[in-house]
Amino acid sequence: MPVEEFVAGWISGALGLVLGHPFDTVKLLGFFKGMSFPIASIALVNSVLFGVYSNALLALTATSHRQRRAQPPSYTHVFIAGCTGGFLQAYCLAPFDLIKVRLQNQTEPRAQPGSPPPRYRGPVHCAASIFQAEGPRGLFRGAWALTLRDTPTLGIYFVTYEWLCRKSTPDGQKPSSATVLVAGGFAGIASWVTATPLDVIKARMQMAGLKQRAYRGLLDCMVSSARQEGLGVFFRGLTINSARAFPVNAVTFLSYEHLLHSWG
Ligand SMILES: CN(C)C(=N)NCCC[C@H](N)C(=O)O
Repeated sequence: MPVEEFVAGWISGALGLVLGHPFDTVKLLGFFKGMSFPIASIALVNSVLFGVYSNALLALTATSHRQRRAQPPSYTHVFIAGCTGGFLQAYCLAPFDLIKVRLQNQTEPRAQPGSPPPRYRGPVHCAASIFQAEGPRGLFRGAWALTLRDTPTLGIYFVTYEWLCRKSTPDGQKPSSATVLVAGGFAGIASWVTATPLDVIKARMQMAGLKQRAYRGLLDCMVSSARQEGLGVFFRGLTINSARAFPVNAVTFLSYEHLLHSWG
């Protein structure tokens, strides 16, 4: 199994997250001041996504990434490979994402001096507390919603990227850096626009363990959220997700393509 796509995915994920860091810091109320937790999680997950995607395409079309410009895979194959990458990345992402959501939802950073200390002191303390209170399965709370979010939307991600690259590049040629940047940016936006409704539900299910709020399942969470707050609830965070998605994914794809190209 070729591993260079995993390595390129790791490096490009790390570069993307450096750009996304200011957005994440705003979203996370300053809890991700350090870079070690995001690098360990997002870059690793990006490595799984791009590595699995490329190897799934190799299995489906018998073409390596070097041959794919001359023999482009069908969009159906791109979609299936993207969904496979999305499915597997969701499982790797689940514990990290749970920790992120739990830290993000702590209200303590806004608290006044003299108020009680935050429930979680940081990512490691958060993971250990969830493990103690809810057992190992607790770390995978919301994993199903994450899988449902990431499987089709990562298919859409790679199809959008390929489609935009092919539309703006003569047949058989390598897309220019500008094309890769724009296609990568719009691929990120397309994936986040479609992912946002399930992103909202996933976060609610992940918080359920903490807030003692029991949902009977994904559907129950969707229905009761929509009943109580209206359909607009499914689009919370859409603007910041999209604003973050463009630069992060433009740089992710550009560095990924450049690394693979420079390694031959
Ligand atoms: C859940 N969705 C929509 C995605 N994972 N989309 C792919 C973008 C990945 C990139 N690291 C980012 O954080 O934007």
